[in-house]
Amino acid sequence: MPATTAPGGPPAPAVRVEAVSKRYGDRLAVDDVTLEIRQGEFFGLLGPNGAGKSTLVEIMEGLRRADAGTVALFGRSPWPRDTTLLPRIGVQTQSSAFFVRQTAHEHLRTVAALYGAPRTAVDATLETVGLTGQRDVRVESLSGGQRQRLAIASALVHAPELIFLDEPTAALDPQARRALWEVLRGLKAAGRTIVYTTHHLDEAEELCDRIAILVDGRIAVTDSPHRLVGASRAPSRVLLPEGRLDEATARAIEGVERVSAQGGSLVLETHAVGPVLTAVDRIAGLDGVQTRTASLEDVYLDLTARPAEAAGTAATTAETTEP
Ligand SMILES: Nc1ncnc2c1ncn2[C@@H]1O[C@H](COP(=O)(O)OP(=O)(O)OP(=O)(O)O)[C@@H](O)[C@H]1O
Repeated sequence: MPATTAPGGPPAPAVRVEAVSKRYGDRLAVDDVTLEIRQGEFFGLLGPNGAGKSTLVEIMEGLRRADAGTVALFGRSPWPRDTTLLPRIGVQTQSSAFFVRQTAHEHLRTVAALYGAPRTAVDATLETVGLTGQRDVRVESLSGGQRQRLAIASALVHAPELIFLDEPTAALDPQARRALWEVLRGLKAAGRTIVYTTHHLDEAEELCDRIAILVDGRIAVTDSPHRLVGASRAPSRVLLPEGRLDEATARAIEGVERVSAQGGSLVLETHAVGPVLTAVDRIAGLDGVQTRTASLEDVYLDLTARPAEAAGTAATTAETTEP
């Protein structure tokens, strides 16, 4: 389906959220959130348990009503339910509903029929998520990870333009997780927009063009993983094989900020990798020494551990408009 374009203007954003808030009793789950997701963008939503990710995503999907603010998908409000939007959106939630007495194939055929998707899409989508071998197994007999893959298939079977995936890899084994990454990369290459909630920082770093980190219902920062890591204040780590250097000597090296023993390595944290490596080379040699630069996980932990300070960081890692 062609991208939606406002007459004479640029394409409408796939998602536009403006000043959205949602309260449950005393709890302000989403607090004045504004964000925009471009068509074709792979957008990650990260944040600690209870930060408001699912609530925000459900509001975007039109499954939950915001107390305040507006949402538009391709320029149209998903609430109240807009039936012209439904075929354009695919949704996998943390509590996807299944027809449990049906087989995987029957379930997906039912979902496909609801959207008017061709039957040929059913086998192709089962293949895509690696469930061809479970085609004739009843949903109630599938494992947790297989059900999760069926939930993902149910979000993809009608080839939607905008796909919402809420922790899709939570129950997947490492192979299935990597296989899903490949599927998602293919969807991105085909121009689909993906809104992706995850607690796996590595996959956010691998897959997402941009991420938003939500803390206590507010967006602490929005940027590309690359820029966030680049702007990070987190130290790099120099890892030495155990026994190579004693902790006191390591601590005395200029530029070393912290020393700890972890998983068979002596870990030196520093913001001055070059000088520290030179000193290590002089004292103990560099054989078997590894360096790890800051990762998205470091950035995330930094932001979510000190939300008040994080708000200050957000101003310096300004929201970007390029991928
Ligand atoms: N239906 C509800 N009724 C009352 N409170 C709710 C409801 N749903 C969520 N909450 C509360 O709102 C806050 C945000 O919840 P939400 O599920 O959106 O967070 P989340 O970031 O998706 O968390 P997680 O990573 O654990 O899935 C939490 O404090 C939660 O307890």
